[in-house]
Amino acid sequence: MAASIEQVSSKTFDYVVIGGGTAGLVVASRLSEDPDISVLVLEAGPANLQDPAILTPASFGSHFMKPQYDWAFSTVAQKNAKDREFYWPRGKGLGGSSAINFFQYHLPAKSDIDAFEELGNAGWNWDLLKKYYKKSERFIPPKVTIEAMNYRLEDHGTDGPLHVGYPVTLSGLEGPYQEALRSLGIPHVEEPFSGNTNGTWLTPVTIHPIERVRSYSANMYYEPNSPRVNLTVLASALVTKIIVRKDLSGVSIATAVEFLHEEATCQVRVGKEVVLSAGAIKSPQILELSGIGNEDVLQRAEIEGTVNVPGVGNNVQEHVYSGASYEIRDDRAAEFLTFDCLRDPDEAVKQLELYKSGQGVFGMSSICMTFVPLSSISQDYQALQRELTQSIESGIREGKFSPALQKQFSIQLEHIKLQEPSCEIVLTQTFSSKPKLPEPNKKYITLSSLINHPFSRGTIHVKSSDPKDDPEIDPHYFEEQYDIRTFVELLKFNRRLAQQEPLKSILSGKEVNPGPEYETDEQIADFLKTNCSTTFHTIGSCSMLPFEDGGVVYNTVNIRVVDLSVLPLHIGAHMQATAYAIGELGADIIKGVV
Ligand SMILES: Cc1cc2nc3c(=O)[nH]c(=O)nc-3n(C[C@H](O)[C@H](O)[C@H](O)COP(=O)(O)OP(=O)(O)OC[C@H]3O[C@@H](n4cnc5c(N)ncnc54)[C@H](O)[C@@H]3O)c2cc1C
Repeated sequence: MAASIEQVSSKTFDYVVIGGGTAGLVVASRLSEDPDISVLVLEAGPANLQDPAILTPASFGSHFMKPQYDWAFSTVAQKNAKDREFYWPRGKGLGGSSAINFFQYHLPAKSDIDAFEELGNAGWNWDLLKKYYKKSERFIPPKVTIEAMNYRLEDHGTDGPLHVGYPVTLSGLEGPYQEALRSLGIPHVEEPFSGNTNGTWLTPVTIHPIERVRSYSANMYYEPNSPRVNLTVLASALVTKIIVRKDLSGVSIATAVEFLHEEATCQVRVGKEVVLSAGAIKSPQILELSGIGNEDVLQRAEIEGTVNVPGVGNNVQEHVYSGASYEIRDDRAAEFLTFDCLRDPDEAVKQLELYKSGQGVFGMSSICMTFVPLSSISQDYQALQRELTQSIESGIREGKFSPALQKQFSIQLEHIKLQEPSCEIVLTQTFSSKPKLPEPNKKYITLSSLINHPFSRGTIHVKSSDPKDDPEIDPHYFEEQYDIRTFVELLKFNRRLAQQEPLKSILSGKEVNPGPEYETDEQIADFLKTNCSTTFHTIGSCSMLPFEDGGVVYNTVNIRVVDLSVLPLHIGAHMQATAYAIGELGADIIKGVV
């Protein structure tokens, strides 16, 4: 039930979940299945339930910079990316980032998940996670399929809470895109949910295929369970710290959670456990505000340290992307649906009307995905990988990389050797790139390049002891040269793709961004550094690792982190399916089922 402050303040709950986002609402709904257990969710943002701005598909980016939906974080200046401070939108309010994400839903490669176990997390492998991916998913097969839209039902969950399906409208560009890729040697993937993602496929999305609205943690996990009297949700409650005391034997125990509600400082008492699900940016900050973290970081922020866990806020990994936009020929434009018409407000209103009967561009999504190893897209891959190995070896000699990081790099290098996919291409049926702008009444495609397994590692730490201050986010973009070199190769491949039939005959030949003036590798790298953006996929800031390797869930008895911050090594996928699976698995671990 949605609660008032009087029903929460100074009361005791068995489980206090911090953050009503993607994973947080999964945990809360699963724990509250037991009517004898009381669960409280504290969410900093508003409830935003039944909000058309969230429910309507094709709302990509429309929530950005609006404080009721978006934290609108900013990184520190990135010295290897033109000193830019990157804008990082992240979801705020019930549903968290699942309320504002771009709907794509799929699983990573098996090797990505098995790496968690290789890093010292016994049992955290593909077989285990796959069960939880399926537990959260309710896949609804499409009524009409096109050739490329294939799936094996046994690889999908069919009775989980989260509705997943293919969009009701296609753009007409899906087939030509895949054919062009095939002619460049990129295979079609039979079933990407099986652990093999190497190639191209059409991804399902989290849009309810029958009700045609966004399917996300707030309407699929929370709302159906909101009548439960043992599930309490308080919105607009900014958690400021977990109150921890040491018992006689020196063990730290969370006893209460402090939060701000309408500027008043309040507390709730913890009966059993605190579940920290504030996302990869805020979870480390909340630990540090609570005195749990690296002693030096805490001292700098003048926070009294209670639990020394040096790994908090380290090992941050993030995907980056950049788009190349191409104009569709005027005489072919009528054959394809693109989102470009939504730039005209009158046309957007018409399209919304059309969508009521399941037609028009609001029924489309960006579903053309491709995951490939560098070796599939670049002839220079061996030289680049040699340089990478040398760079890591010299970093080790210079003491730049801890033994823990060396373990991660050795897995990443092994994956490269095995040609596991680490580069991603997404076709978006609209103009979606920087810095040049589209022309009115034109249609475009954008081929985005995404780097999925970066070697650079960043940090997220408190700036001060003020919980209203955003943390200091430093992703260390492109600190390892290989990351930018791979990015350049991807963009060059996308240029070749745009020149490949049958795409070539659909396009006018005009590349708007980057444009022909960016020709050499150096110029392309310059373009990417100036124009790339976050792909919104942060992980690692509360890594699940052995303590000596920088793991964070140590030295307290009843605090768990359950969100994407726990992933110790990045995965080649968009993240929401994994956030749901982590929520499901986290709940079963707490229940003692796993
Ligand atoms: C714009 C955007 C587009 C994306 N597109 C896709 C996509 O198409 N496909 C895909 O798979 N993934 C996508 N993602 C990524 C994916 O949605 C997220 O990685 C995932 O949802 C994160 O889940 P989480 O539970 O870790 O965190 P979140 O869902 O972000 O939840 C964290 C919650 O904690 C709350 N919180 C934070 N601090 C506090 C505090 N102090 N007190 C109380 N509450 C607090 C937040 O408000 C939020 O509700 C996108 C993300 C964004 C932002």
